Amino acid sequence: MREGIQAEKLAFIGAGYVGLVSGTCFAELGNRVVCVDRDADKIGLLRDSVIPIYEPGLEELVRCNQAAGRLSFTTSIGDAVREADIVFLAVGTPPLEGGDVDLSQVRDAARQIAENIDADKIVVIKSTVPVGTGRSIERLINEHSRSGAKVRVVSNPEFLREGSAIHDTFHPDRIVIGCEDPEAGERIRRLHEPLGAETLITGRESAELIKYAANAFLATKISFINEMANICEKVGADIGMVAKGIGLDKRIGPHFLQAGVGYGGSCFPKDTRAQLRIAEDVDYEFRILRAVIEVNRLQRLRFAQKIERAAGPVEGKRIAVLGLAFKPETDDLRDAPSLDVADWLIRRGADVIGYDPVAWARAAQQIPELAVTDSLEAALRGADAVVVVTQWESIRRMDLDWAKSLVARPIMIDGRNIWEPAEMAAKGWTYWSVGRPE
Ligand SMILES: NC(=O)c1ccc[n+]([C@@H]2O[C@H](COP(=O)([O-])OP(=O)(O)OC[C@H]3O[C@@H](n4cnc5c(N)ncnc54)[C@H](O)[C@@H]3O)[C@@H](O)[C@H]2O)c1
Ligand SMILES: O=c1ccn([C@@H]2O[C@H](COP(=O)(O)OP(=O)(O)O[C@H]3O[C@H](CO)[C@@H](O)[C@H](O)[C@H]3O)[C@@H](O)[C@H]2O)c(=O)[nH]1
Repeated sequence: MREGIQAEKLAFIGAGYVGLVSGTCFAELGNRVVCVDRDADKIGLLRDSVIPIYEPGLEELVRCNQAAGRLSFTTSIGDAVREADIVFLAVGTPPLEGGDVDLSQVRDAARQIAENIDADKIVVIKSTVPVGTGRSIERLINEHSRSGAKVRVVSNPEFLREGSAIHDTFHPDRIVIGCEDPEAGERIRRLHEPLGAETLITGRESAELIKYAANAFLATKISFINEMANICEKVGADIGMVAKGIGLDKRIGPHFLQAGVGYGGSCFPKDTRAQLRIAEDVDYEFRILRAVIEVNRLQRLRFAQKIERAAGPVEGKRIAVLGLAFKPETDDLRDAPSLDVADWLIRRGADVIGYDPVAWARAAQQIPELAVTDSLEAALRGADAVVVVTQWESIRRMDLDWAKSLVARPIMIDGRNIWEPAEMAAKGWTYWSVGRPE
């Protein structure tokens, strides 16, 4: 716990990847935090300090703050809202068919706040929501407030990454606070002060758009480098060198230039599509972003097709897909490239076995035809080709001679460019990667 700060009473509605991590970190900073979720199973686990998601370091932090009496869990939004002075909304905003944002969780939570507030409060929207949501949620709560108490709604978008969520929360690049009411904005700024991060205070609409703009820009970097990688394959260049060469230019920077199977996850795919809709709603055609999304779709397909170029027709062959979560250090499978790749292989008649140290069981629920394992050895044994989709540490550190002794044919198609082609050739592997000479 950090000393010398003004503690606040906080409620986090939605104890998922964002609400649970942020709530726990704010407890660690000395605040009194109650996390609410409508999922009673989740709350039951959390009360016993069992973490329903995989996020490194979270269990210890939850346990320690529960023991200190700063962090508690409930299914009762009423109790939580009445106890807190500041209520954070961290519920899901999943995509609807067509790309629009499903705001039903946000609206439900807002209605429940309206029914339960007994005094004026600040409501902070941490969920990623389309421009104008802060304004409309403030109106909704105030119009339906049963007691007549009022809320001021502040936008405070979240930028944490799964897998490094605690580090990102304690060391953010910036805090964005969008408010119409300076006093409410100042209170939220003070709450974040112990983090020592650069803080941008702006209008609510700008804050809401900053979140989408950040994700759209990062997705653009990935699709850009993937297109460069595709060109590299045709001209005999190496995308690793090209990325390094451009990344040394400070105006470009070295980050987010890792070519591969394309981006996945719960955020980039949905937020880029939502941003397209936000533009369409104001009659603006966001051409670059449309291309970014299309390039990402094709990158997955291109990678799947590469498997057949490397290994021949996959029908009847045993293919090991290594790494199923959308990125390492998470159990999250939302829009994971592995699912598309596995599905493509299965539809072409391959016998696919997926390996993931954490997400294996969840993957089996999503694709029942997919055999899964958390044993690298079981996945590799007898494989006609090995396909790397997610660069878990266990895969990166795999002994290539040991792996070669297990497979039926030493063919590797690496969607994350983990190894050097020369090293792989020397070890007797037929090695295909992304954006490097084949
Ligand atoms: N996952 C990330 O890395 C990340 C990062 C930044 C921003 N975001 C945004 O944060 C938001 C939350 O994302 P997430 O990944 O944590 O979602 P999630 O699905 O993991 O968690 C949402 C939780 O809210 C609960 N919930 C929904 N309605 C409720 C209600 N009325 N009362 C109580 N609980 C309710 C659900 O049961 C669920 O546990 C989304 O808008 C997302 O775009 C996510
Ligand atoms: O150079 C890169 C970097 C990432 N990726 C892929 O991009 C996706 C997203 O990765 P990452 O950004 O690390 O994970 P997320 O947890 O989805 O975090 C993103 O989405 C969150 C939700 O909005 C934001 O809060 C974060 O700032 C933003 O980085 C993954 O599939 C990665 O494999 C690449 O292909 N190449």
